[in-house]
Amino acid sequence: MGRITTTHLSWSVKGQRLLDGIDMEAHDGKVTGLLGPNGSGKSTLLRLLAGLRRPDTGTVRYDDTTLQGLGRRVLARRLAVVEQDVTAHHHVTVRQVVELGRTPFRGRFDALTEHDRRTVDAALERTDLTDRQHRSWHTLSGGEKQRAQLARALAQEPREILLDEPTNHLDIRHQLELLDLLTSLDVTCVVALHDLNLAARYCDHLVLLQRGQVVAAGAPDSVLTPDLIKSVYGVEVLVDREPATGTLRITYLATATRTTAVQAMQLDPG
Ligand SMILES: Nc1ncnc2c1ncn2[C@@H]1O[C@H](COP(=O)(O)OP(=O)(O)OP(=O)(O)O)[C@@H](O)[C@H]1O
Repeated sequence: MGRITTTHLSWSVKGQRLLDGIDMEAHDGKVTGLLGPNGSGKSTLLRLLAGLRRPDTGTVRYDDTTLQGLGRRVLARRLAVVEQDVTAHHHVTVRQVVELGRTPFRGRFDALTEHDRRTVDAALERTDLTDRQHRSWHTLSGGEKQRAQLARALAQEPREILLDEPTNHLDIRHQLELLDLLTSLDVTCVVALHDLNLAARYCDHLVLLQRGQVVAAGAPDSVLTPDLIKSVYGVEVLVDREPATGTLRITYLATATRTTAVQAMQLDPG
């Protein structure tokens, strides 16, 4: 596992600055949640962390080495990326998709080794897909595809995993299982999430984005405050702790615009 840090990372397209001076750190072996409203820059930041986009300014480091210093081949062996809604060729099986996780370790025409096969078996097992491994990709549900993409990432035995909204197609059991799995791995994870309660429960560290900038970063209870949530998402919330587990709990009360309208009506009932 490794630490990922960015310094003053910026990225623009057509003169519009989509990421602006991002300084963040994803700690060794921990789960870092990227939060922020639609369009705040979470996916763009993940792409820069993965080296899929080149920043205008700033650097991404894995441990103490910059992305450029690591080089593509080394990065492909240590970093797994789980993007949103990835498509695969219709006629491949689930197992073949998961086997792609072994590609960085194999020569082009090499057969899978025993270790490759065992790693793929374990990844299928951990994502609850063993019984679907011979199915065609196109017959899977959205949630099964999402789990298969995670299985491909696990088959890579990565040191770091970047995940873009990995729970958006999953039913509640599989959401919890996926996040339980991420927290149990000895891997540094950076995960974009929309669900603030899941972020509070599973992330060690949060980075909150707004319009391409980091507006808060730290432990969940320092980031998920009513004031910050209201200012970034425009939603009034109650934040307390769930009595049985002590986990931070966010209850949504109303959008800020609706609250203002209700308050105005109370002030001026006529
Ligand atoms: N290649 C591009 N060209 C133009 N605009 C882009 C490009 N990529 C991203 N954007 C814009 O940058 C902003 C940030 O997008 P991004 O996908 O990173 O946000 P996000 O926080 O992941 O959003 P969501 O929660 O909706 O997935 C959006 O306004 C998006 O339209």
